[in-house]
Amino acid sequence: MNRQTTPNDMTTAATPMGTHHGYMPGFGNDFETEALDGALPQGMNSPQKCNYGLYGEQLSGTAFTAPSHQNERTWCYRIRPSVKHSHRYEKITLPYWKTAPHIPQDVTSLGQYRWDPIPHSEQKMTWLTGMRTMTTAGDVNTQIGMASHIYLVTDSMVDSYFYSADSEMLIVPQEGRLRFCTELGVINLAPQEIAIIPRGLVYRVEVLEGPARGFVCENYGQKFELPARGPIGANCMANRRDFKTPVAAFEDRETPSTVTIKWCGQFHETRIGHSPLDVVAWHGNYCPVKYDLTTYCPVGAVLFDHPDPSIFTVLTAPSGVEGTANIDFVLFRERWMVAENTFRPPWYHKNVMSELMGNIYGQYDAKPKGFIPGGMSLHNMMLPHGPDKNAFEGASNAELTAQKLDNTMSFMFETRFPQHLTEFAAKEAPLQDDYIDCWQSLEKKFDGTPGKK
Ligand SMILES: O=C(O)Cc1cc(O)ccc1O
Ligand SMILES: [Fe+2]
Repeated sequence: MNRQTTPNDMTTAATPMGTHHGYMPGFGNDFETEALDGALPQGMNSPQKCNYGLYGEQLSGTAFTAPSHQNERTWCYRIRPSVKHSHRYEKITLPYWKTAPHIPQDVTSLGQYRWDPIPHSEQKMTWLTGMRTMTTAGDVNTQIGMASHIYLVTDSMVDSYFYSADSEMLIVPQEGRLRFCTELGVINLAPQEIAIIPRGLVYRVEVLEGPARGFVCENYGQKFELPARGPIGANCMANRRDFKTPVAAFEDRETPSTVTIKWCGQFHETRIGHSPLDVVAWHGNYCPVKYDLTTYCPVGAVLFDHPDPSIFTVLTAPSGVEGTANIDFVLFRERWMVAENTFRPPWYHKNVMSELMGNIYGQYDAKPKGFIPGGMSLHNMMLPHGPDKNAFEGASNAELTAQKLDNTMSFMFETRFPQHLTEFAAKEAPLQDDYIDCWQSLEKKFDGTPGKK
């Protein structure tokens, strides 16, 4: 039997999960959703027999005993329990997807680096084969750190599913449109949006418009959460209601398929006789989510000076050391610059945290040239960086009227752990050999006299 059901009973030949889907607003809510009336038990989690002959199964995203404000789990009511797959796990290789600790010999990670966008090739690539790790940090075995990747995807996964036991995945599309068909529902994702797929959640990625390219932050550590706003109060920055979690959608398909698992940096495959996306109803707070970056409300300096970039934090993943993130996801988007008597672009600096940046579209104020959409840069632990010569001269001499920074969206994955380049990042990706030259022509202006130069 191949029944295809979506929340509103719309079906389509294009994809078993249909094209019409809904989302529920909120971040970290306790959601409940059912694709068939009455599929969700009320008032309890484990009835002796579930309606429709469904199996109850819990997905725990935090320790059972995690403090209640951090405790995340979801109850799934599914056609078959996840454990019903037909084969042992068999190790496979995905040579371009690397996991920390991964410090290749003869690759140096010391230097300011910048890459042009990684071009699409003739090769057909899926979400799994098209993942290209650029940097890794920390250690997956102790559940700290992260990896940054570029994905290049041309083809949908067909009868093929994936989950990562290692990480939650923060996905930042730059080109093309993807559909994430997950156990808990369907997320359509386009540039200017991001999605988070939690650790352990099974999904398949389809290409809606290709080729698709984007950035991924693979978080081995504690989950991303919204940063505390402190004196900013209850509003602005990322607001909870702008996050969207899909409603339940399931497939009842009996087709030979594979499930690939990422586990401690290894990839394993098992065979399964049906679609594992068979959750008819669920409730809980451990779930995938998407967010429209254009709803991010930036707060900044309204009189003078340039605040630390943490002012633009969208999401933060704690490391256990207070105020010192495993990962901050920071967004530099359109905004007004109004600071008086101020050098307005980012200042020159060295940082104990390691900064990996990507350009989603437009021009970044510290680097008017060379850091282009789809491109990346890495300013690793304590390596000096800042505005290039053009940005410095422009901003030092600009008339300081209110100025709209338009057509700009870049982001930063900032981690407390040093980031190590992969061989791919160092040798295959289009690294700009002349990047550091952008600072070489900053000349000495000092001549011992106090006047402003
Ligand atoms: O290096 C960068 O471009 C990112 C950055 C931006 C900013 O406004 C302040 C500090 C900082 O590291
Ligand atoms: Fe920086």
